[in-house]
Formats: sequence, C-alpha cells, structure tokens
Amino acid sequence: MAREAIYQQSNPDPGGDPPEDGLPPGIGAAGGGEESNDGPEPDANLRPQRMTEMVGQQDVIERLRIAIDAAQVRGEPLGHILFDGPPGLGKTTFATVIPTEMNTTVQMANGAGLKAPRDLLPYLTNVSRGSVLFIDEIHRVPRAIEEYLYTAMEDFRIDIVLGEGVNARTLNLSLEPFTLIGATTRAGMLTAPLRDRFQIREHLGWYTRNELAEIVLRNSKKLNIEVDPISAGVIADRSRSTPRLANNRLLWVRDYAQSKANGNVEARICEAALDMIGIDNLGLDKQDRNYLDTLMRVFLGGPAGLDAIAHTMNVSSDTLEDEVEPFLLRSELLVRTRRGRLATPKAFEHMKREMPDRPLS
Ligand SMILES: Nc1ncnc2c1ncn2[C@@H]1O[C@H](COP(=O)(O)OP(=O)(O)OP(=O)(O)O)[C@@H](O)[C@H]1O
Ligand SMILES: [Mg+2]
Repeated sequence: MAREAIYQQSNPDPGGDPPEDGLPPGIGAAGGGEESNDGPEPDANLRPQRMTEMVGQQDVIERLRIAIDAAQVRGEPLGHILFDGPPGLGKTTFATVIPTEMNTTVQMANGAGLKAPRDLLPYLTNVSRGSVLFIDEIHRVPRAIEEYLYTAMEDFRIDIVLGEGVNARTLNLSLEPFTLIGATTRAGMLTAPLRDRFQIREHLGWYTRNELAEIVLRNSKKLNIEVDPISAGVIADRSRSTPRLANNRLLWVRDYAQSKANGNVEARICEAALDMIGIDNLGLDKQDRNYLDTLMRVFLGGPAGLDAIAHTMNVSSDTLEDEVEPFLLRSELLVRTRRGRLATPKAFEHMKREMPDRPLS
C-alpha cells in the first residue's frame, strides 16, 4: 500500500520579509469566484485522501489512472496537469490525492503569493525526482515568474540572470524531473504558452444530485452522524451541484440537529436547518432571492440593465455579475438578453409571483 503523500507545507525559505498573514509566501487558501472561502476549509477533514474515496468525475479519474499507471510503469514523473473549473469542485482535492497515488511528496504554492521569481526558486530547487509542485490559482502567477515556469516545465531547467547590464551572466540550473499541477477557476486567463505546457488538462464539471447525496452519506459516516438517503437528497438539492457546499450544508445540519433535535437528522430537520440560513429548495440564498425579487417587483421581470438592478439593490454590479448571476443563469431562472436581464417563467414560479403580460425578448 502506498504511504501518505508528505505535505511540504513549510516555508522553503524564499527569502524576503514574512507576509502579514504569517503564511509562507505562495502558500494559502484558494479564493475567488462563486461562494469560495478564504482561510482554512471548514470541511478540511472531509477531503478525500485517495482517488477511490472521490465521488463523481469518473471520466477524469479514469484518464488520470491511466496516466499514473503508465508513468509508474515507465518509472517517469507524471506529465504536468492543469485542473480548471468553478470553486469547490475538487481541484485541490485532485492535486492532493495524485501525489498520494504516486507515492511521492507535494509542495503547495499559490499563484497569488508568488510575487517575484525569487519566490518560485525555492520551490523549484526543492523538487525531488517525480515529486509534485502544486500551484493553486495559477492564473495569478505574474508574467515574470511564468517565464521561469516555461523552461522548468519543458526542460527541467531554469536560467537565472546574475548581475546587471554588461556584467549580466546567465546561470543554467538543472532541476529534478517533477510534475507541476496547476489549478485555476479562470482557465481563459492563462497564456497559451503556459496552458500548452500541461500535457493533461482536465475541466471539472458540476456534480449530479446523486453524486452529492453520495458525498453527504459518506461524510455523515466520517462525522459519526446518521443521515438517511432522503435527507441526503434534501442537502444535495440545496448544494448548487458543488461538493464544498454539500459539506458545508451537512456541517450546519449536524449543528442544528444536535442543538434542536437531539442529533436526529431527518429530511424535515434538514429543511428547517437550511431554511433558517436562507437556503431554499433550489439552493438559492437570500441575495439570490433578493435579486429575483427586485427584478420582478421593480422591473416587472425585465429586461433590466445590470447597473439599474445593482443600484436598486444597493450592491455593486461586479458582485451581482460574479457572485449572484452565474448560479441564476445556470439554474435557468435568469437570461441575459441584448436589452438586459430577464427573469424566466421558472423564476416567477419559484418566487410564487404572477408573470406579467409582456413579450419575451
Ligand atoms: N469528487 C469529490 N468527492 C468527494 N468530495 C469532494 C470531491 N471534490 C471535492 N470534494 C469536497 O469538496 C471540498 C472542496 O473541494 P476542493 O477544495 O478540492 O475544491 P477546489 O476546486 O479546489 O475549489 P477552489 O477553486 O475554491 O480552490 C473538499 O474539501 C472535499 O471535501
Ligand atoms: Mg482549491
């Protein structure tokens, strides 16, 4: 049996001042996008440790297994892998289970923490043969650092320029062959030269209701609580196709049940617990419903401009566009037309409002 991957989360001493958050440069939580968290994951101990513990993403898992098997047969490092997809779908989870499956070590960095080439060098010089360097939020790596990654990924070497002007000399440093795993919520922001240097690129998609219910059932065992399949379905329905949210909802339901129902988790308790924090049966939160309510009440369902809606709600249009609208669009509660945002018949039905007579644009 493979031993656990060794997490080299310690500061590889990149030099310079320690950052204010006390974390080593380049090491930190992922963030950004639809309901992403900063800080430590509340569900960190629910994260699968092995590929067999992961639910869903079967096609991704199958391809990775083939690549891992082949690399192990050849005794070579695994090719570089890029994971992209919305927050909470398993990018970091994959990046941590792969080194375990490969029986190797992993260093974890974050693109947002890599400010200058010297921040990257300690990670690169610390790689051992076949080990993994994980760079989360890789789209945030500055261009000056990206160029070091090109040769590091392709030829396992870096060229360091010492001195300046006529005295400048280039030092070629060879690195142990390693695997770079990148994760991003914004694949479109990666430059083509960087993107093309990943041999394996995997997009993580949304999870089905059954997959989320399965995650809830498995994690209820880890948490030592009894959850029946119907209750797991209630939590799954309200988790926006996202495992991280399913875990967060489950943790809240557990607290609620322990405090209000002697730890008894059943469908009725799950509904009451999630209603209490404003999560409805489609997974909408208060702000989502406030958006739909404003669009229907003030603008008769639209079409209405984003800025007009944002001003009426007294929130920034960026917040609405980045954090609220993606889920409403995906749930087919909202459409974006040339003339503005429009609530769909499904949205009127969900919000229990009469649909006004108006031509659909
Ligand atoms: N396939 C899966 N099976 C079971 N649990 C999963 C799976 N994918 C993710 N999870 C759970 O969801 C949580 C969030 O996943 P993860 O941190 O990997 O998301 P992410 O894609 O890296 O998100 P972000 O973009 O915000 O960094 C994990 O802690 C884990 O418990
Ligand atoms: Mg992550």
